[in-house]
Amino acid sequence: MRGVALLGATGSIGDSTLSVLELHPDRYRLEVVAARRNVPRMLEICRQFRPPLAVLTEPAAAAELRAALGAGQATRVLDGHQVLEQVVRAAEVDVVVAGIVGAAGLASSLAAAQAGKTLLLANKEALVMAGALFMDAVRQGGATLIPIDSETNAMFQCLPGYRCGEPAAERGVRRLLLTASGGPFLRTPVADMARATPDQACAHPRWVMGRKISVDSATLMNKGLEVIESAWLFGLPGNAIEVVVHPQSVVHSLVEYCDGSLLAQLASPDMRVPIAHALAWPERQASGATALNLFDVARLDFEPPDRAHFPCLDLAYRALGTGGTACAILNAANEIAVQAFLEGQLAFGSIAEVVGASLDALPAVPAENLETVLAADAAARRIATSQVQSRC
Ligand SMILES: NC(=O)C1=CN([C@@H]2O[C@H](COP(=O)(O)OP(=O)(O)OC[C@H]3O[C@@H](n4cnc5c(N)ncnc54)[C@H](OP(=O)(O)O)[C@@H]3O)[C@@H](O)[C@H]2O)C=CC1
Ligand SMILES: CC(=O)[C@@H](O)[C@H](O)COP(=O)(O)O
Ligand SMILES: [Mn+2]
Repeated sequence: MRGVALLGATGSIGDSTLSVLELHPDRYRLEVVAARRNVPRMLEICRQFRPPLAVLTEPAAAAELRAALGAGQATRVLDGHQVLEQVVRAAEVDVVVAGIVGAAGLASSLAAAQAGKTLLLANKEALVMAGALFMDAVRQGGATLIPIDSETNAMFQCLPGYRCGEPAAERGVRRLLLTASGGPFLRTPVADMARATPDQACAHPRWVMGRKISVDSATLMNKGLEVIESAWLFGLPGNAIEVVVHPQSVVHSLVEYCDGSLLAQLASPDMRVPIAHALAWPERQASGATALNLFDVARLDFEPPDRAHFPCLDLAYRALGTGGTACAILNAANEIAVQAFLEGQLAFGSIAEVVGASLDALPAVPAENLETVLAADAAARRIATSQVQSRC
């Protein structure tokens, strides 16, 4: 039995993970569930799975959950953000599923890596912000890092025997082909896309996900973040990672080897597949997903991304090329711009402008330690906020 800490339990990754855990009660025990403030969903999870520990980082929400669970509860409820770093280190926890969205997930993901846990990483923003520090923590902590982002998990599956952090080139890898659905605006004229509403942007054609990542898919910033994520996971430069638009979203990515072989991973677009894979690795187990029917899929299309239509992609390549704190600046400015868009304060078409202006305004410095990264994150949030205000 492996003890699991599920961070971001009330979200989309949380739902998919719980669905896999339900299939295998003999293999996993849920030790910790954590989220920010969603009391009704956390209450359901605690009643169904009876984990020993639940964390809601917002104290008022935690108090509400404690009261709702009542006396004699199986689950102890903690609050505060720093407690996440402690609970992932607990001896009962073998596996940490990092499913918190955004920079809020960095400290707990890093703590799990430092503590040598098996870390199933969905929270790509953590790796984007602090890639070098993160991979150092994985190596020094002796952690097993397995990506559950569908594309990087696909690449990992196409690299048998590989451990994340090793240079993939030493395994004969020439390039990574990172697939992108193209999002809801793949064929939408730029002028219409610029005026898109949050609900239009969140209507992803293939995946049901949280609103922040859905907007990122619509701008293609999600793909940009995944370029940076792949670079750190597989030890490759940006020019060895090519984005390929594949609207069917059944080829989840490909690895090109030096002999000209391309290995791909295919599956229905269902996050239970990478999550079940990573939980069982190096074995296999049922995920609950329906196997892909190739006769239903019938055809697979691939095309290059239109970089003028989706400027966020080039901004991400630029930040990766600059290095240092540039990716932390990119990520923070994007989080501010997406939040402003979702709150109706920024036009969809201005998300890329805010990120670009923030990169222009803030010089990148070497990302020597966590304090430097967090300082860049904070400075980028201030600049991006004023960029949003200047467009209101
Ligand atoms: N959804 C998907 O299919 C995929 C997601 N990912 C990545 O996984 C991560 C999660 O995405 P997704 O599940 O879609 O997002 P959701 O918005 O559905 O869920 C976010 C989760 O994070 C929690 N959370 C948010 N802020 C905080 C905070 N400050 N402290 C603690 N918990 C917090 C939320 O808690 P609460 O509900 O209480 O606010 C919720 O449990 C993202 O990094 C995303 O890029 C990667 C690949 C696929
Ligand atoms: C499910 C998953 O991994 C998401 O990151 C997904 O990739 C979003 O799709 P696109 O960003 O390709 O539209
Ligand atoms: Mn993805």
